[in-house]
Amino acid sequence: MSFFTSPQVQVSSKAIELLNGVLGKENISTAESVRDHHSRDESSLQAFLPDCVVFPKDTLQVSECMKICYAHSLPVIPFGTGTGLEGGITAVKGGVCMDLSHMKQILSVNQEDFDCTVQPGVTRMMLNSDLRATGLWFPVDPGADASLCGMAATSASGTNAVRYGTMRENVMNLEVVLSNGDVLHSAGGGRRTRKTAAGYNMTNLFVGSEGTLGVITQATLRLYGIPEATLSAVCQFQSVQSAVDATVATLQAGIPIARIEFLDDVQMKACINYSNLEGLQELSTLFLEFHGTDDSVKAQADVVGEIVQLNEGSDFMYATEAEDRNKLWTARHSAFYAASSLRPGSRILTTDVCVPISELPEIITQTKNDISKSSLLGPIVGHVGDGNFHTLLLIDPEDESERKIAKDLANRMAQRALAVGGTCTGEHGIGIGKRHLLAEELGQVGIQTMRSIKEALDPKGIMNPGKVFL
Ligand SMILES: Cc1cc2c(cc1C)N(C[C@H](O)[C@H](O)[C@H](O)COP(=O)(O)OP(=O)(O)OC[C@H]1O[C@@H](n3cnc4c(N)ncnc43)[C@H](O)[C@@H]1O)c1[nH]c(=O)[nH]c(=O)c1N2
Ligand SMILES: O=C(O)C(=O)Cc1ccccc1
Ligand SMILES: [Mn+2]
Repeated sequence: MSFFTSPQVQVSSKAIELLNGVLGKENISTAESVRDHHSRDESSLQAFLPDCVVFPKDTLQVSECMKICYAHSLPVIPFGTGTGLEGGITAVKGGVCMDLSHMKQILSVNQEDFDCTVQPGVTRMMLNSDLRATGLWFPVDPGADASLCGMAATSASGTNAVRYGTMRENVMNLEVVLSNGDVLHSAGGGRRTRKTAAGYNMTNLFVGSEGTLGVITQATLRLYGIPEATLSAVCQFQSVQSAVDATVATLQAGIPIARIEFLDDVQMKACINYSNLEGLQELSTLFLEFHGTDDSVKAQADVVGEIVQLNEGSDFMYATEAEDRNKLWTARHSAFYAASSLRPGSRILTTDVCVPISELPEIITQTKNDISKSSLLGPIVGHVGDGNFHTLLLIDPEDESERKIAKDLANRMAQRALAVGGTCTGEHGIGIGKRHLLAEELGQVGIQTMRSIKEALDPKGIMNPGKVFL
């Protein structure tokens, strides 16, 4: 893929020397290969090179680096694991990419209180493997093995959000280094309560801030007990509408379902081939999971099984063994790569709308029809329990007309979602590609209020410039 060099080289040799003094020469790089690696995330959005990449080892070093960048008005782009899908880490104005992967300590796990505190280099899989012996787990699961602080920064979710919530519900406190180097504890130092009424919700101000308000250097997170029993199942439908109707009926019946994921026929074709899913057909499909006791998971599955029958779905195919469950959910987490493989070498455009649950059957059906009428391949996959779904539009990189068709399709999806009380992004964030939609979604007063917050916390505009705001 091509990259642009930064519009102007902003980091002077004087600033590099000062950063060297804080970090040591081995923890700062201007090598093109390192800058290149930090210029793009997993999307196909345009890549821009930062001028240098720094690897701080603790909060003090982050703070000292920020003081230098603040004094020299240098752009700073926080970097977690680079798995974002909206171009959040690309250095549109050059500057300093701050890679936090060297800060990878799990600072505390409070088993009795079901919480933990992690540094920004800790990924969700690192945390969960460390927690295994405790019987606890952290449920928020974007398909990629993202950093937990990056997940806080994008307000990530995944397949378990319908039962356990998104990052918004699961972050209790954040340590944030502000643009001038000050260190903020969003809920106060050391606080880790399940609720608080102490002033503004500063924690959630930083959840979804995409590196534009400060560098998250610690996150205190809620944990859950690993369920006593887990039951996974798959069922298939003749139409998109019936699969999504069954989902809505399940939620309206109040079943505490842990996962309910939709894949359309095109996405199923991709997953069957990519992940060797035997015994499944290229049809609209739900992947389901129930958490509870042996009795309760069976009782939940019985009720949902009846709902599926009423909507003309197939019998459940159960994945009872841990190995089969892993295969199923690994296939789901690989849906992005499976979809991308349908047309090797293509450019991709992903969408992420989210609507009130009752609006979901109609909007997914309209989306499917819209894609079918176009010349493009566009599998659909969704966290339907949250009213959230994605399409991945596959575009010939050489064909400008295909790019326009994809952009128009994505725009119509967003407009349909906004018209029924939905949002242009349920979990991937705004980044660089959805800034115009954010302006439309929030309206003038909304954007102006956000801008006031940005100016108060980042008066020099050095935190991840060119993101979120137009
Ligand atoms: C295959 C696959 C599947 C999925 C996804 C990706 C891929 C490749 N994602 C998207 C992605 O995993 C998600 O956005 C993560 O939260 C990104 O975390 P990173 O650590 O990689 O952030 P990354 O380094 O990509 O940065 C993303 C943004 O956060 C900022 N940031 C990162 N770390 C920060 C810090 N410590 N402080 C301040 N700002 C910081 C960056 O500046 C940038 O704006 C996803 N997402 C999702 O919500 N649900 C899903 O189902 C999936 N599924
Ligand atoms: O798998 C998911 O849920 C994702 O968020 C990644 C993604 C994005 C767009 C299409 C397919 C998968
Ligand atoms: Mn998703």
